[in-house]
Amino acid sequence: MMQAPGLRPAGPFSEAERDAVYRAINERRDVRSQFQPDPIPDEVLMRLLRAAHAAPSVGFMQPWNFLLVRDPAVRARIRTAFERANDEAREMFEGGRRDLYSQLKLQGISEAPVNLCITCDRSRGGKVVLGRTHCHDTDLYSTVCAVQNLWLAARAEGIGVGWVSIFHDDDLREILHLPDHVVPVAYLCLGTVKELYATPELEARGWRDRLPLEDLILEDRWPDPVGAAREPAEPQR
Ligand SMILES: Cc1cc2c(cc1C)N(C[C@H](O)[C@H](O)[C@H](O)COP(=O)(O)O)c1[nH]c(=O)[nH]c(=O)c1N2
Repeated sequence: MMQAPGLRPAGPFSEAERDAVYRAINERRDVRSQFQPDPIPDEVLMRLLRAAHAAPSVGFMQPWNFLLVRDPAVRARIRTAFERANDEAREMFEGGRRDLYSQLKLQGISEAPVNLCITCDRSRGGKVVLGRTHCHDTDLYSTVCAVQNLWLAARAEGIGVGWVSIFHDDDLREILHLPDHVVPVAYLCLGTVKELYATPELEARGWRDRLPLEDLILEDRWPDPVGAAREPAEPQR
């Protein structure tokens, strides 16, 4: 059969290709402390950024920028901003949770050879963007898709990625000189890794377990709380 112009065949991948995709998904980990000091070769970094840039985006808005943070002085300020927020975060937990929190390493800002802030420019594409007309935050969701693409590609490249979000938004904005219309969506630490946790580190360290998938699958509508009978809808007056 003739292929329509612009289309290409879209059958399933070969078994080996499929396995590789699921392997990247299942073995991807958030990395805080296993970074090797060696630099990431430019061509590898470019492949990761291309993977991010291939992400879906609302109205094809492509609202992301990739801000590479190389200046040690800027990194030092980012690290200080993390410490400030992390001291506050620790106090939000109580008792044994606070003790466990204190033992967790939650960033690799100084050790990772590459720091990358993926931002969302909320003005890109103009005032009215296809698909964003009623759900304004879809530009942010799009940017998160770019982050996830990069994270998966990084696993395939043997590069670890750690997402650090324990910051005051204003601190990041000030340090990175972000204008008001640009949101710092993800601050990422990247570097070569030789080992990764087999399960999420937070699970391995007893912070939280993975939920059973079966408990998360719903049908048709959100279930009523146990024992609560649904009131018949009041007629509108
Ligand atoms: C939006 C967002 C923000 C953060 C994270 C993730 C995401 C998606 N994660 C990583 C998070 O803890 C991790 O993904 C989960 O624990 C699951 O582990 P794996 O990613 O499967 O290794 C994360 N980890 C960390 O040590 N410090 C942090 O500030 C954050 N922030």
